[in-house]
Amino acid sequence: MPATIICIGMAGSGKTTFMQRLNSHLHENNKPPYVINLDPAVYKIPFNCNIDIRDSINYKKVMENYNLGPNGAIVTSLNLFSTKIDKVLSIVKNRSENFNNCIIDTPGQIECFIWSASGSIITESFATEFPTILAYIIDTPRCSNPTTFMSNMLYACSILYKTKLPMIIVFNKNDLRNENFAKNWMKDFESFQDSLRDNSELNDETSNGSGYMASLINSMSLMLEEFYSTLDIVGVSSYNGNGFDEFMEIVDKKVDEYNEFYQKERERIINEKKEREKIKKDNQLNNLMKDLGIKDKKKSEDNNDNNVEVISDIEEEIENDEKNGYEHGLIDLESSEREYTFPEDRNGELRDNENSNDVAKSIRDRYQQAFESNAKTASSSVAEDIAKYINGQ
Ligand SMILES: Nc1nc2c(ncn2[C@@H]2O[C@H](COP(=O)(O)OP(=O)(O)OP(=O)(O)O)[C@@H](O)[C@H]2O)c(=O)[nH]1
Repeated sequence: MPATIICIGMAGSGKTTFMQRLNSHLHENNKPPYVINLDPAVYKIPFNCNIDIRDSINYKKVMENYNLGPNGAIVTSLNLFSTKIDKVLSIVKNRSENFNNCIIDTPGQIECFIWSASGSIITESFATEFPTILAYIIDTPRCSNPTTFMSNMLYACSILYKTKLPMIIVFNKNDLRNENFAKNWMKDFESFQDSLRDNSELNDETSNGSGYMASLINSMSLMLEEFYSTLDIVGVSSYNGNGFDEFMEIVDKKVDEYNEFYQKERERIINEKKEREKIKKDNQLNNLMKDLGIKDKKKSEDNNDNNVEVISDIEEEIENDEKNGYEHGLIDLESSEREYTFPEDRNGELRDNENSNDVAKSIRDRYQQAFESNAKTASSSVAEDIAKYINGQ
């Protein structure tokens, strides 16, 4: 299956330029990708698209018709587009034999895509069909400020845990500033703390944060250590094409990771969700049946099989008996009298011949025993008479 690469990043980080360079890099290597643009507000894109959100949604009309501002219109355009995601996926699937990678550009306002329902639907849909990787694009020169770096990392962290998809951190624009300083900060938090201490903006007397900001960022750097370990980092320049071979190598590695770990984890989460929904539905159905006064047939059958009576069952029986106009205690007495005391029915007839002969024989035996034991002590003719009578003589 072709790998899908979704490019995300803060406004102006260079997503569109990165897409353009990646597209031409893959073409150069005779592996032309399938290209999708999901930014409805972009005026012009510098690469050819296979699917473009602007073909089906007119961003300006959305603003006018729904009386929305620029960001609201982006979210609404994505919402409208996500209603047709099944068609988009079937088109991509039909073409999937012709390409190794599907690359997707997203709107500049990262929150419009990542934190919107439609963004989740689109990402989830691709992730269920194809191995999907997030490329988080960072503007390297701007990141040399520890505060901006930390904001970017926190954003990347929250996206990773929200989407549960493999992520590559792409330090873009490394023709302007090499990414090694950021790599060091991520490997060794002490070097980050040193940079924090040296940062005059955060620590001088006139700083608005008066040291609070620095200590907050300091604690966050410790917290994010574990998160850094799950990431792959690469420095690129969309301007001169530097680092794109390494980027594609990391993509291959991440696809393996996706197939080995993320896909299983995703399936587990989806199955758990389905199971929870099933239990919820069953409970709702049971409650509905109770409300309608219909006894759960399966439950009562199970109870009969196991012979387990629970208080609710007894209460239910009493309730039913009372409804039929009987007193619970009376019915019990009657049934025990019929079952165990006499072999005859109420009208005096024996139930069947075999049973009646057995019972009569056992009564005779008991009288015989009683007679013999009494005869030893009492030799009266009355006892003898009784014995004769019993023996039918
Ligand atoms: N020097 C240099 N400039 C770059 C690089 N990548 C992008 N730029 C510049 O950064 C600016 C923003 O790039 P875009 O590709 O429009 O960024 P974007 O993230 O798509 O922007 P939005 O989608 O509008 O948020 C442009 O002026 C680009 O020329 C790079 O690798 N090196």
